[in-house]
Amino acid sequence: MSKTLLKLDQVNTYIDQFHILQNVNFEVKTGEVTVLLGRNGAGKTTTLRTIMGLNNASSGTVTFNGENITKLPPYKIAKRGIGYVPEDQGIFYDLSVGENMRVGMRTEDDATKERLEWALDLFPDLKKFWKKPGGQLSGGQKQMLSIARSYINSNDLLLIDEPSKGLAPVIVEKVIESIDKMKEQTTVLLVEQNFYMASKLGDRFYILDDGVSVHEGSMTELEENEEIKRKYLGIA
Ligand SMILES: Nc1ncnc2c1ncn2[C@@H]1O[C@H](COP(=O)(O)OP(=O)(O)OP(=O)(O)O)[C@@H](O)[C@H]1O
Repeated sequence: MSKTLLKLDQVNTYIDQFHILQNVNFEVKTGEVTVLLGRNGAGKTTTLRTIMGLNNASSGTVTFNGENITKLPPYKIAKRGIGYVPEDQGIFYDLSVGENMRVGMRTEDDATKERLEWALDLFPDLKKFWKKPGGQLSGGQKQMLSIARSYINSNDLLLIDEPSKGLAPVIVEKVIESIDKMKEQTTVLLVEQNFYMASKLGDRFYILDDGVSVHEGSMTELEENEEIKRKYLGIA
Protein backbone atom coordinates (compact mmCIF):
# COMPACT_ATOMS: atom_id res chain seq x y z
CA MET A 1 0.00 0.00 0.00
CA SER A 2 1.38 3.41 -0.88
CA LYS A 3 1.63 6.10 1.75
CA THR A 4 -0.94 8.87 2.31
CA LEU A 5 0.62 12.18 1.24
CA LEU A 6 -2.38 14.50 1.71
CA LYS A 7 -5.45 14.01 3.85
CA LEU A 8 -8.54 16.15 4.29
CA ASP A 9 -10.53 15.26 7.37
CA GLN A 10 -13.98 16.79 7.93
CA VAL A 11 -13.01 20.04 6.23
CA ASN A 12 -15.53 22.90 6.24
CA THR A 13 -14.99 26.10 4.26
CA TYR A 14 -17.21 29.17 4.12
CA ILE A 15 -17.03 31.93 1.53
CA ASP A 16 -18.80 34.91 3.06
CA GLN A 17 -21.97 33.43 4.59
CA PHE A 18 -22.04 30.47 2.19
CA HIS A 19 -21.11 27.05 3.51
CA ILE A 20 -19.20 25.72 0.48
CA LEU A 21 -17.23 22.66 1.67
CA GLN A 22 -19.17 20.48 4.08
CA ASN A 23 -17.17 17.89 5.99
CA VAL A 24 -15.02 17.01 2.99
CA ASN A 25 -12.87 13.90 3.42
CA PHE A 26 -10.33 12.44 1.04
CA GLU A 27 -6.79 11.18 0.70
CA VAL A 28 -4.09 11.45 -1.93
CA LYS A 29 -1.56 8.64 -2.01
CA THR A 30 2.08 9.12 -2.94
CA GLY A 31 2.82 8.32 -6.58
CA GLU A 32 -0.81 8.39 -7.69
CA VAL A 33 -2.96 10.77 -9.71
CA THR A 34 -6.13 11.44 -7.75
CA VAL A 35 -8.93 13.10 -9.70
CA LEU A 36 -11.50 15.34 -8.10
CA LEU A 37 -14.72 15.32 -10.11
CA GLY A 38 -18.13 16.94 -9.81
CA ARG A 39 -20.50 19.28 -11.56
CA ASN A 40 -19.94 23.04 -11.95
CA GLY A 41 -20.05 24.72 -8.58
CA ALA A 42 -19.54 21.44 -6.66
CA GLY A 43 -16.59 22.93 -4.73
CA LYS A 44 -13.56 21.48 -6.54
CA THR A 45 -11.66 24.76 -6.92
CA THR A 46 -12.56 25.73 -3.34
CA THR A 47 -11.05 22.42 -2.21
CA LEU A 48 -7.73 23.18 -3.94
CA ARG A 49 -7.76 26.75 -2.60
CA THR A 50 -8.44 25.45 0.91
CA ILE A 51 -5.48 23.05 0.65
CA MET A 52 -3.28 25.98 -0.45
CA GLY A 53 -4.58 28.20 2.38
CA LEU A 54 -6.14 30.67 -0.08
CA ASN A 55 -9.53 29.92 1.47
CA ASN A 56 -9.51 29.18 5.18
CA ALA A 57 -11.06 26.02 6.55
CA SER A 58 -13.32 26.96 9.47
CA SER A 59 -12.97 23.46 10.91
CA GLY A 60 -11.40 20.13 10.02
CA THR A 61 -7.81 19.26 9.21
CA VAL A 62 -5.57 19.27 6.16
CA THR A 63 -2.54 17.06 6.73
CA PHE A 64 0.40 17.02 4.31
CA ASN A 65 3.37 14.71 4.73
CA GLY A 66 2.18 14.05 8.29
CA GLU A 67 2.03 17.75 9.23
CA ASN A 68 -1.13 19.70 10.03
CA ILE A 69 -1.02 22.57 7.47
CA THR A 70 -4.61 23.80 7.96
CA LYS A 71 -3.71 27.15 9.48
CA LEU A 72 -0.49 27.89 7.59
CA PRO A 73 -0.37 30.85 5.18
CA PRO A 74 -0.20 30.01 1.46
CA TYR A 75 3.52 30.81 1.02
CA LYS A 76 4.44 28.39 3.80
CA ILE A 77 2.21 25.69 2.33
CA ALA A 78 3.92 26.18 -1.05
CA LYS A 79 7.33 25.88 0.63
CA ARG A 80 6.30 22.57 2.21
CA GLY A 81 6.31 21.20 -1.37
CA ILE A 82 2.90 21.80 -2.92
CA GLY A 83 2.73 23.34 -6.42
CA TYR A 84 -0.50 24.90 -7.65
CA VAL A 85 -1.67 25.39 -11.22
CA PRO A 86 -4.81 27.53 -10.80
CA GLU A 87 -7.74 27.46 -13.20
CA ASP A 88 -6.86 30.92 -14.54
CA GLN A 89 -3.21 29.79 -14.92
CA GLY A 90 -1.77 32.74 -13.00
CA ILE A 91 0.48 33.94 -15.83
CA PHE A 92 2.06 37.41 -15.53
CA TYR A 93 1.01 38.87 -18.87
CA ASP A 94 3.66 41.60 -19.04
CA LEU A 95 6.54 39.28 -18.15
CA SER A 96 8.23 37.11 -20.74
CA VAL A 97 7.95 33.32 -20.67
CA GLY A 98 11.46 33.16 -19.18
CA GLU A 99 10.64 35.74 -16.51
CA ASN A 100 7.43 33.90 -15.61
CA MET A 101 9.52 30.79 -15.08
CA ARG A 102 12.13 32.58 -12.98
CA VAL A 103 9.52 34.29 -10.79
CA GLY A 104 8.20 30.83 -9.99
CA MET A 105 11.58 29.37 -9.03
CA ARG A 106 12.10 28.75 -5.33
CA THR A 107 15.87 28.41 -5.85
CA GLU A 108 18.14 28.45 -8.89
CA ASP A 109 20.23 25.43 -7.95
CA ASP A 110 21.43 22.75 -10.36
CA ALA A 111 18.44 20.50 -9.65
CA THR A 112 16.05 23.34 -10.57
CA LYS A 113 17.98 24.04 -13.77
CA GLU A 114 17.77 20.35 -14.67
CA ARG A 115 14.03 20.36 -14.09
CA LEU A 116 13.72 23.49 -16.21
CA GLU A 117 15.59 21.79 -19.07
CA TRP A 118 13.31 18.77 -18.72
CA ALA A 119 10.19 20.98 -18.82
CA LEU A 120 11.45 22.85 -21.89
CA ASP A 121 12.08 19.56 -23.69
CA LEU A 122 8.53 18.58 -22.84
CA PHE A 123 7.10 21.91 -24.06
CA PRO A 124 9.36 23.12 -26.89
CA ASP A 125 7.00 26.08 -27.53
CA LEU A 126 8.13 27.60 -24.24
CA LYS A 127 11.74 27.51 -25.41
CA LYS A 128 10.74 28.95 -28.78
CA PHE A 129 8.79 31.83 -27.19
CA TRP A 130 11.13 32.32 -24.23
CA LYS A 131 11.28 36.09 -24.70
CA LYS A 132 7.64 36.59 -25.70
CA PRO A 133 5.28 38.24 -23.15
CA GLY A 134 3.12 35.65 -21.35
CA GLY A 135 -0.02 37.57 -22.39
CA GLN A 136 0.71 36.90 -26.05
CA LEU A 137 0.78 33.11 -25.75
CA SER A 138 -2.09 30.99 -27.03
CA GLY A 139 -4.44 29.34 -24.49
CA GLY A 140 -2.61 26.02 -24.78
CA GLN A 141 0.81 27.65 -24.44
CA LYS A 142 -0.33 29.54 -21.33
CA GLN A 143 -1.48 26.24 -19.84
CA MET A 144 1.88 24.67 -20.67
CA LEU A 145 3.71 27.60 -19.06
CA SER A 146 1.62 27.34 -15.92
CA ILE A 147 2.19 23.57 -15.64
CA ALA A 148 5.93 23.84 -16.42
CA ARG A 149 6.36 26.64 -13.86
CA SER A 150 4.81 24.52 -11.12
CA TYR A 151 7.04 21.64 -12.09
CA ILE A 152 10.46 23.32 -11.92
CA ASN A 153 10.42 23.38 -8.12
CA SER A 154 10.97 20.13 -6.36
CA ASN A 155 7.39 19.62 -5.19
CA ASP A 156 5.98 16.47 -3.64
CA LEU A 157 2.47 17.30 -4.81
CA LEU A 158 0.97 19.25 -7.70
CA LEU A 159 -2.58 20.58 -7.58
CA ILE A 160 -3.80 21.15 -11.14
CA ASP A 161 -7.17 22.82 -11.74
CA GLU A 162 -8.94 21.95 -15.00
CA PRO A 163 -5.95 21.92 -17.35
CA SER A 164 -8.11 20.96 -20.35
CA LYS A 165 -10.38 24.01 -20.02
CA GLY A 166 -10.82 25.82 -23.32
CA LEU A 167 -8.19 23.76 -25.15
CA ALA A 168 -8.53 22.11 -28.56
CA PRO A 169 -8.49 18.27 -28.51
CA VAL A 170 -5.00 18.08 -29.97
CA ILE A 171 -3.64 20.34 -27.20
CA VAL A 172 -5.56 18.34 -24.59
CA GLU A 173 -3.62 15.29 -25.82
CA LYS A 174 -0.37 17.21 -25.36
CA VAL A 175 -1.32 18.25 -21.82
CA ILE A 176 -2.30 14.63 -21.00
CA GLU A 177 1.08 13.47 -22.30
CA SER A 178 2.90 16.07 -20.18
CA ILE A 179 1.05 15.26 -16.94
CA ASP A 180 1.57 11.57 -17.66
CA LYS A 181 5.33 12.17 -17.79
CA MET A 182 5.30 14.38 -14.69
CA LYS A 183 3.41 11.81 -12.67
CA GLU A 184 6.44 9.54 -12.81
CA GLN A 185 8.13 12.05 -10.51
CA THR A 186 5.37 13.92 -8.64
CA THR A 187 2.06 13.03 -7.02
CA VAL A 188 -0.86 14.86 -8.61
CA LEU A 189 -4.29 16.02 -7.45
CA LEU A 190 -6.21 16.88 -10.58
CA VAL A 191 -9.52 18.71 -10.91
CA GLU A 192 -10.96 17.87 -14.29
CA GLN A 193 -14.35 17.99 -16.03
CA ASN A 194 -13.05 16.31 -19.16
CA PHE A 195 -13.76 12.67 -18.38
CA TYR A 196 -11.48 11.47 -21.17
CA MET A 197 -8.52 13.25 -19.58
CA ALA A 198 -9.54 12.16 -16.08
CA SER A 199 -9.75 8.52 -17.09
CA LYS A 200 -6.47 8.61 -19.04
CA LEU A 201 -4.52 10.00 -16.08
CA GLY A 202 -6.37 9.06 -12.91
CA ASP A 203 -5.63 6.20 -10.55
CA ARG A 204 -8.32 7.10 -7.99
CA PHE A 205 -11.29 9.45 -7.99
CA TYR A 206 -13.43 11.40 -5.54
CA ILE A 207 -16.71 13.04 -6.47
CA LEU A 208 -17.88 16.22 -4.80
CA ASP A 209 -21.54 17.17 -4.93
CA ASP A 210 -22.68 20.46 -3.43
CA GLY A 211 -19.55 20.61 -1.27
CA VAL A 212 -19.92 17.05 0.04
CA SER A 213 -17.63 14.12 -0.88
CA VAL A 214 -20.10 11.51 -2.09
CA HIS A 215 -18.12 8.77 -3.89
CA GLU A 216 -14.60 7.43 -4.16
CA GLY A 217 -12.84 4.51 -5.75
CA SER A 218 -10.46 3.43 -8.47
CA MET A 219 -10.79 5.11 -11.86
CA THR A 220 -11.53 1.71 -13.41
CA GLU A 221 -14.52 1.30 -11.09
CA LEU A 222 -15.84 4.71 -12.12
CA GLU A 223 -15.40 3.99 -15.82
CA GLU A 224 -17.68 0.99 -15.40
CA ASN A 225 -20.28 2.72 -13.20
CA GLU A 226 -22.79 4.31 -15.59
CA GLU A 227 -25.15 5.33 -12.77
CA ILE A 228 -22.60 7.46 -10.89
CA LYS A 229 -21.33 9.00 -14.11
CA ARG A 230 -24.87 9.95 -15.11
CA LYS A 231 -25.96 11.16 -11.69
CA TYR A 232 -22.98 13.28 -10.70
CA LEU A 233 -21.07 13.99 -13.87
CA GLY A 234 -23.91 14.26 -16.41
CA ILE A 235 -22.31 11.77 -18.79
CA ALA A 236 -22.98 8.26 -20.18
N1 LIG B 1 -15.51 34.34 -4.19
C1 LIG B 1 -16.68 33.71 -4.07
N2 LIG B 1 -17.76 34.34 -3.53
C2 LIG B 1 -18.95 33.72 -3.40
N3 LIG B 1 -19.16 32.43 -3.77
C3 LIG B 1 -18.15 31.77 -4.31
C4 LIG B 1 -16.86 32.36 -4.50
N4 LIG B 1 -16.05 31.44 -5.06
C5 LIG B 1 -16.79 30.32 -5.22
N5 LIG B 1 -18.06 30.52 -4.78
C6 LIG B 1 -19.15 29.55 -4.79
O1 LIG B 1 -18.68 28.33 -4.24
C7 LIG B 1 -19.26 27.22 -4.91
C8 LIG B 1 -18.14 26.28 -5.33
O2 LIG B 1 -17.34 26.92 -6.31
P1 LIG B 1 -16.06 26.22 -6.92
O3 LIG B 1 -15.40 27.21 -7.84
O4 LIG B 1 -15.25 25.64 -5.83
O5 LIG B 1 -16.72 25.03 -7.75
P2 LIG B 1 -16.09 24.09 -8.85
O6 LIG B 1 -16.55 22.71 -8.52
O7 LIG B 1 -14.64 24.31 -8.99
O8 LIG B 1 -16.86 24.61 -10.14
P3 LIG B 1 -16.40 24.71 -11.70
O9 LIG B 1 -16.30 23.30 -12.19
O10 LIG B 1 -17.55 25.45 -12.31
O11 LIG B 1 -15.10 25.46 -11.74
C9 LIG B 1 -20.07 27.78 -6.07
O12 LIG B 1 -21.42 27.76 -5.71
C10 LIG B 1 -19.55 29.20 -6.21
O13 LIG B 1 -20.56 30.05 -6.69
